Amino acid sequence: MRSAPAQRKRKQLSAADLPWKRVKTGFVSGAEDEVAGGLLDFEEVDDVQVITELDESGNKHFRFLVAEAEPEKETATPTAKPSSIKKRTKDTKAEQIRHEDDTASTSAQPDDAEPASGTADADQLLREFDFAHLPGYVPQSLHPALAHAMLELGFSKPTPIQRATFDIMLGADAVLKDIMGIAQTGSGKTLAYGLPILDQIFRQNARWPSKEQPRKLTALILLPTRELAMQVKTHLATVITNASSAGIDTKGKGKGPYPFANIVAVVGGISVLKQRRQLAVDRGIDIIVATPGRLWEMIDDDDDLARKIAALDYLVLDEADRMVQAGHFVELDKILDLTRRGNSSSISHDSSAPDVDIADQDKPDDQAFAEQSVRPNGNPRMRTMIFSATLSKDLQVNLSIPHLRNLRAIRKAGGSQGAIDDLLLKIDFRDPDPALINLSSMQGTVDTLQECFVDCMMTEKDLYLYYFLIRYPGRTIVFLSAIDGIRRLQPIFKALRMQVVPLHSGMQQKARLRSLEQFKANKHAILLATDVAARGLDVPLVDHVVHYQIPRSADVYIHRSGRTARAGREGVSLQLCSPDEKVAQRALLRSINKEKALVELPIEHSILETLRDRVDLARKIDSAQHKANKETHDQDWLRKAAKEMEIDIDSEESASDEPSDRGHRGSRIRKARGQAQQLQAELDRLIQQPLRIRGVSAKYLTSGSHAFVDDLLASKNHAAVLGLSASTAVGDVKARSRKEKPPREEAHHA
Ligand SMILES: Nc1ncnc2c1ncn2[C@@H]1O[C@H](COP(=O)(O)OP(=O)(O)OP(=O)(O)O)[C@@H](O)[C@H]1O
Repeated sequence: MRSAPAQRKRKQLSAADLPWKRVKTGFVSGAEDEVAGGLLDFEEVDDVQVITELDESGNKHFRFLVAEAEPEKETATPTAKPSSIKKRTKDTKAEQIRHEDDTASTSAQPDDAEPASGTADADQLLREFDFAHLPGYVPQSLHPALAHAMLELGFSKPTPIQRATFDIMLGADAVLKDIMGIAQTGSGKTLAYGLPILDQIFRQNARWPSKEQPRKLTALILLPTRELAMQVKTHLATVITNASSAGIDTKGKGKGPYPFANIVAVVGGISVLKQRRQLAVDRGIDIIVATPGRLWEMIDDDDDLARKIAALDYLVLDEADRMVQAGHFVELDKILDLTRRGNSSSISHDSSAPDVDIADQDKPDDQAFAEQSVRPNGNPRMRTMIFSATLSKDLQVNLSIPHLRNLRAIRKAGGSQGAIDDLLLKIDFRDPDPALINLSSMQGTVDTLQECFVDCMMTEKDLYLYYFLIRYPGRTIVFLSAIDGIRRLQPIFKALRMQVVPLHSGMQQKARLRSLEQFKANKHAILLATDVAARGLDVPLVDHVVHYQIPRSADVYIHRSGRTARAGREGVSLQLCSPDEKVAQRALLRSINKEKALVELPIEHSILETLRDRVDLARKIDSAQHKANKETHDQDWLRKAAKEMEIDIDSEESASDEPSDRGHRGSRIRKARGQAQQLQAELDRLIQQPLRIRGVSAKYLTSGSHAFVDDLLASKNHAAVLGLSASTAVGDVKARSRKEKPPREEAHHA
């Protein structure tokens, strides 16, 4: 039991004035030490009474009471909670916490952390958690430590997909249900499946994991890309950290006495050895978040891991449709095989199991599959959850068991199905009637997204992209269909002094994570990305998404556009459309019922020529640099080849590359570099000249017809373009939309 601290006189201080002490974090699970880059620090403070008060409008206010030196005999206020509070020194807002990267790890505690004692007090406090703070949750349905975490993160209401999932999966009445959830991008699907899993882990484990009481692998969450897997791991880790630090800290080590969960990401790009170590920790792992390729690599020569996967309680396929497309199917298939039930003899008749007839719905077929399986002996009580923003119609329709039977019959008869059908057949739903939660709109994208386009020639896309980025500064993702496009655009926009960072599958994992960090850290950053970033990436406050090419399918368009306008915020999606893409664009818009919904982005044409000069110069710089790089590369190649062949290229005998040639090459390199530098200086001069719209003179601010002086005085002027007001892309597209499509009444009156 935790001994009650002697009562001492306390004084009230603001949160900022508390005696915070820096905490050294030790990472043990996941790949956080590879990706943290020292971006986060923790501070903690001891022996502070936190008094929570509600004002008349129901808002919470906190008072912090710190002990003074002299002990006193006064009794404590009954509502006060002595606690250890953690804060982040560089990211204080809950908003930022919820979007934080892997540095917010489950394992911010030392590996050898002892379970804290004093759980009686702690349980008492948690039992008293007031669910009035969490409207939308069924009281007591969520483990109180998780309820506390939701409050800490500012997620006081579940989103619609969360509420629908929780209704089925959380609480005393929860039944064994398999779920397929479809909801718009940014609608909180991660916690929709994540909280029920954490709830079970927290309830089944009263203490911190230890060697003596290692954890059972409860859940496997599969995702199509490394970034997504890391992001989901981080998201859940943030919840775990907040939950397990709820309440009392008895030893000042920053750990609470509440249950804890170990979560590990298993993804490519991180050393296999290291991941093996992480998975082999004595205290066990509760959740694995993985991409199928790497996970299978690990399972393939680790029977123990294979057995754990077979015994899972939860299997989650996030972005399942994408996983099938992304060529992960072979590995996914093998992993799913492990989770399938064997024949009926392996099904346990656990009397505590929910009363659902899970066995033998399709016994003959199951047995047929069992014969093909690697080691089919899956947990008969496993629940499967499939989530996406865009599940194909086929997948939705075919989920019911009769349809699955039908599919199997077709398959037996030698009929061929698509990859999604194959995936469905491979999933051994324990539930005869999986729940379908479909909250997707007919149009796929969210209401807070403003969609627009620019019609331009293929060769003008750089110019219009530059225009958009100058006109509407903000965090922007530009999607390109191929890596080559990114490699071409990046140096051009760098020369234009824009803050561009690349993200594509041709990059090393560390470089990918670094790019994401840079993008997150800078509110004017521009991410040039392929579709590796299209799905699920939850970067806070992305203002705009630009489709440099028209996406090839509605799914791609919806997922790419869904990187902005997340969690109820507004955002803009812009399509750059060349004449030969018009047909594809029409087909795309037809498929999402938006043929007439997109408006043209308003353009201030009078600055285009100046911008064109800049873009042309940037292209010239790029080609001069390219030339210099090529010559350097040729020279290096020659040296390397000569070295390998043990030829001295500087000796007289080496006639293959005459000294005069070498001299010429050197001077060509110097010339090209000099030219690039000269052009860059010229471009820098151009960039420094203010942009002005037609009719505005820099000398005579009051000239012209624009009332921009008023704007200037009211600080409403655009920061880089004289004569333009600092409107947002969202505002301008909305205004254009209102103009083009007046509401019915107004149109009628007109
Ligand atoms: N109950 C909630 N209240 C407020 N914000 C929430 C809530 N639940 C989750 N969020 C936040 O909403 C954002 C989007 O969540 P998430 O990434 O889970 O969306 P998603 O539906 O999986 O999106 P996508 O389909 O694009 O992958 C995250 O930043 C998350 O922290």
